[in-house]
Amino acid sequence: MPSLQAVGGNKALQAFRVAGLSSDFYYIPNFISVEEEVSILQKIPAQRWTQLTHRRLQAVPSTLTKNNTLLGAPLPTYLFNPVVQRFKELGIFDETPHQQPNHVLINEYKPGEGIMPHEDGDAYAPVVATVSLGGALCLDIVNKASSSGCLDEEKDDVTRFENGEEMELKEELTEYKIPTRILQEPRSLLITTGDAYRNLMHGIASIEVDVNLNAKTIANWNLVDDRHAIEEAGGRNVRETRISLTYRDVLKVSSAASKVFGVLQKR
Ligand SMILES: O=C(O)CCC(=O)C(=O)O
Ligand SMILES: [Fe+2]
Repeated sequence: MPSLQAVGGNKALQAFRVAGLSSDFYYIPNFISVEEEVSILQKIPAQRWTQLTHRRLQAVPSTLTKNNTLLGAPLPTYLFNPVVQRFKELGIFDETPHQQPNHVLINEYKPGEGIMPHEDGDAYAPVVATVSLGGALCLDIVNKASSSGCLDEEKDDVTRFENGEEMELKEELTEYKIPTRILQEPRSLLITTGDAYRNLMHGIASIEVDVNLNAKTIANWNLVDDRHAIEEAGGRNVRETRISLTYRDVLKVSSAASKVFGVLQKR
């Protein structure tokens, strides 16, 4: 049983654990409201994007230095309220060095864009909290050894005999083999921590439609708010532009004050 220590001791989170995976993912649908989503989207500065090959990116308050140090500065209010306040209520960053995020990477993916499978590395405490805005998409979860985000064959229907009768196991007992996928809906929060942070990689396929979305292929299916709409759409999610806010706690922080102090010490 994975411990909740890494994301604080708050039992409320237990209900949102992606139970079909042994790794530490938590998925909270509707973590923010539609109004909050609109408000955040309006406040992301239009002139600060860096265009990459398959997405565009902003690092807030700034990119890390070459030796993974953050020049500490407060997060802008639109990224702090209400999101970081809610993290505090849930104790998400209680066990990280600064007890709250000090860095946010904002990624934007248009339909057909994505990010190669990767790990987030040791510049950060092993807790990433991702708020999704705009469209939904699948996060591919792959083993470090595996270089592709493709899905394995699904596990056969799990059945067992009870009182002499064959019974289908309940949804929450379904186990998902890695690689698998986590569906990230707009306004949701995904927490990646513990083993999921350290031992797995994540990526987003550069496709325009996520297909074959159902209880067997999506590890957080029973937590997905809009699963009935997806079923009605034949298990398809047509991508729209999605923006993700990935909140992290950078381990090494230098302050302007400590820089001045460093200079003074050298004299
Ligand atoms: O957009 C996402 O959900 C993932 C982004 C990501 O993996 C990263 O910025 O390191
Ligand atoms: Fe990442």
